Amino acid sequence: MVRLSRATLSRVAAEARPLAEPRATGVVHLGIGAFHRAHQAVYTEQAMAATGDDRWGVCGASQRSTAVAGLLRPQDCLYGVRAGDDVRVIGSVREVLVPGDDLAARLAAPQTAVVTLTITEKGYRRAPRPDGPPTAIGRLVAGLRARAAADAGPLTVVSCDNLPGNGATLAALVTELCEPPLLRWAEQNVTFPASMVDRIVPATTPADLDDMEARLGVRDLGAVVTEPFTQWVIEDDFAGDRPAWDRAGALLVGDVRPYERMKLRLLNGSHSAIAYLSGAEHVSEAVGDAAFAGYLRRLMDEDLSPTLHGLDAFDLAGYKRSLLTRFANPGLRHRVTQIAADGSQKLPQRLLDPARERLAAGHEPRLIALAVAGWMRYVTTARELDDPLADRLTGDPHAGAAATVERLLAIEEIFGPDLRDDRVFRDLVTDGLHRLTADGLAATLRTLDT
Ligand SMILES: NC(=O)c1ccc[n+]([C@@H]2O[C@H](COP(=O)([O-])OP(=O)(O)OC[C@H]3O[C@@H](n4cnc5c(N)ncnc54)[C@H](O)[C@@H]3O)[C@@H](O)[C@H]2O)c1
Ligand SMILES: O=P(O)(O)OC[C@@H](O)[C@@H](O)[C@H](O)[C@H](O)CO
Repeated sequence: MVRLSRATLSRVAAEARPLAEPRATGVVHLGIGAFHRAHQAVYTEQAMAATGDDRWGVCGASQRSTAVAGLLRPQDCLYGVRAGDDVRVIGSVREVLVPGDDLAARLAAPQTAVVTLTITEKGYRRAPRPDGPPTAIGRLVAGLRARAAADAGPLTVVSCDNLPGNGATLAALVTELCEPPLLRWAEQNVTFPASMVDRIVPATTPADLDDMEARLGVRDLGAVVTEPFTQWVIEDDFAGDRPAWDRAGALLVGDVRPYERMKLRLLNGSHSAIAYLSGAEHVSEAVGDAAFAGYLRRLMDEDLSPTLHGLDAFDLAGYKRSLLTRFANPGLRHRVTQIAADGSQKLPQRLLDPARERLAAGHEPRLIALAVAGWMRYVTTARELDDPLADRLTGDPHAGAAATVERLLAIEEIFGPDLRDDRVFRDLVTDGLHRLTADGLAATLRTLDT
């Protein structure tokens, strides 16, 4: 097996070569999973290619395991990204740190100007205890402390996770951990712009690796497979220098919120509905079912779109159609179990906030309520639940719908103090769960037409 590396790069088809050769690592990335490799790292590479500015290589850091370092280090951090038939070897990642490495030194280096993060929704749950195990945010704060001590200049920290107000959320968690002098320094030197990120990047499978080997001619254990679509909208609030991501197609705007709401609710909300209701193994199979695709259309049109504002000039109908086309992409083997994980961290922004807004406006969000009922059925019947609140979610799968809904709606961390006591919402979810359990999905979807 010949591995991808700088030494074997000449064997790779010319058009698949890296676009730029960074000389420095001006970006530090926390959480170097599949998404970063197919999204921000590609923007950074293309920004360097567009400007010839080679300062912007990425130093990626893993918080918890050495797995990604184990894949990428033997390949000189090169890896391929396949989007449809387009295959490109990405060279913007220069090094990968593992948990014991000195991340603080990288964050304190004067050449570092930007930090990006993809640490999943649960990475933002709450500020870590100062005496607890190191977390991504704890390590970020340790880096800020080292940077302040070194007087190494301004830093921009860009969250790229699927959370509303991700910049402000991160800033609040960081602030909780800063002592007063550090806080004063951070207020003058660090910004946390919000960003909306979009590109569907399923976890890489062994079949993807074989396919990539056939395309590249060398074995690439860091490969990622994604879709042609990519989008990055960033609040234009940088503390200092940055890669020319705008030259690579990123949109720098004053207010990310309209984009972020639209994406989190329409795309991610639909994704979660697919994960908990469809029973399919992959997203493309779920939307291949006409009745289920019809449900998704109505979910977006009737319950989610009315909660979106500030998109007047935007072709929302076209966006929704494009989502269904993207979901249907047969080349993306996007497993619904990947989306279903950590539902307690995802439901609030994807489905519960819009439900709340519809209820407040006097409407019955029964399409959202059905997806929430699907989640309740999922968490009570799943053999293994991948969720930080798993202990509180699992319960008697044979308890009746009303008891299950009552028990789960009482989890304030998910449903807030309000939804449990909202009679309309509770009745809608209970009815949905009862129908799903008694009649199954197909019959339940038919009743929505009446
Ligand atoms: N994959 C996508 O399609 C996609 C698209 C848009 C946004 N995102 C965002 O990127 C995130 C990561 O997606 P991915 O596909 O790279 O997943 P992945 O499983 O490949 O990587 C997850 C990364 O998060 C880190 N992580 C996990 N739990 C953590 C925790 N509690 N604290 C700190 N770090 C933690 C892991 O170490 C790993 O580096 C998603 O959760 C989402 O917020 C993903
Ligand atoms: O990545 P997560 O776990 O936040 O959510 C799963 C999917 O909904 C998500 O990854 C989408 O594929 C992505 O947000 C598309 O841009």
